[in-house]
Amino acid sequence: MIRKFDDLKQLDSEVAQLFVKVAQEAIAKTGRFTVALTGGSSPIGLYRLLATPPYRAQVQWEQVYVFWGDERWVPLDDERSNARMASETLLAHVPIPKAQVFPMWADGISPEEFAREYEQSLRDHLHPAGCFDLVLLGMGADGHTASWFPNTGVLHEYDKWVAAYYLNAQDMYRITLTVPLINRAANVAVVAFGANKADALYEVLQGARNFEQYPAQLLDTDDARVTWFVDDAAAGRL
Ligand SMILES: O=C(O)[C@H](O)[C@@H](O)[C@H](O)[C@H](O)COP(=O)(O)O
Repeated sequence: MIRKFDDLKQLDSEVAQLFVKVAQEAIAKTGRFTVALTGGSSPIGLYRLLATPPYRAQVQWEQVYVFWGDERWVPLDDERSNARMASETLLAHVPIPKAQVFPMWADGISPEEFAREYEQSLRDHLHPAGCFDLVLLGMGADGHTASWFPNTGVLHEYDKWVAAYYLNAQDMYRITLTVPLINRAANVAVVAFGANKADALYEVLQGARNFEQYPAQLLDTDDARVTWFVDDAAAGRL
C-alpha cells in the first residue's frame, strides 16, 4: 500500500499512529511489542514525535523490545551509528528496560560472529517465531533499503536471518536483517521523502523487475502488511 502526504509532519504522525496501534495490539495479544528501527535521516522526526506527548504515553514502553533493521559496524558512540541516533531522539526519553534494547554492535567480536549472536537473540525474543510486529525502513536514492545494497550477495541470503558483509563502496562492514525475515514481519512501514528519492521510488514500485539494481523491490509491497509513507516530492514520478 502507498500512502502519500503533502506535509511531512502529517506523514510522521501517521507513522507514529501506526506504531502506537501495532504496539498496543501486540502487547494486548502477546505481552510484548517487537520492533526493528531504521537509521538514516528519514525516521528522525518520527522518533522525536514518539518521545513526546501524546504518543509517548500511548505506548507501554516497559513491554517494548527494540532491534535494528541494519547498522554500520561502528561503536555506539560513533556519529554514523543508527543506535546512537535512535537513542538520542527516542530511546533515552522513554522507559524501556536496557535489557530489551538490542543495538547491532559489540566489542571484541567479528561482525559475522555478531550476526550469528544477533540472530539467536531474535530467535529468543520474536513471538510468533521469526516474526516482528513492526519493521521500520527507509529507502536510499539508489533504491536500497535496510543494508540491501545494489548488486550485493546479501540480496540472495535466504537462510540466515541476520547477515554481515563488507560493503566495498563504503569501506565498512554492514549488519542487516535479511529479506525473508523482513518479509515475514506482521507490519512493515517504509518512509521515503524528498525529490532525490523520486527516480528510485518509481523504479522500485513501478519499474521493470530488477531487484539487483533496486533492492527495495524485494519487499512484498503488494501485501497489505507493507505500507509506503511517501511525500509528494518522492512520489513525483508515480
Ligand atoms: O542508513 C541506514 O542506516 C539505512 O541503512 C538505510 O537503508 C537508510 O534507511 C536509507 O539509506 C535512507 O536514508 P535516509 O533516510 O538518510 O535518506
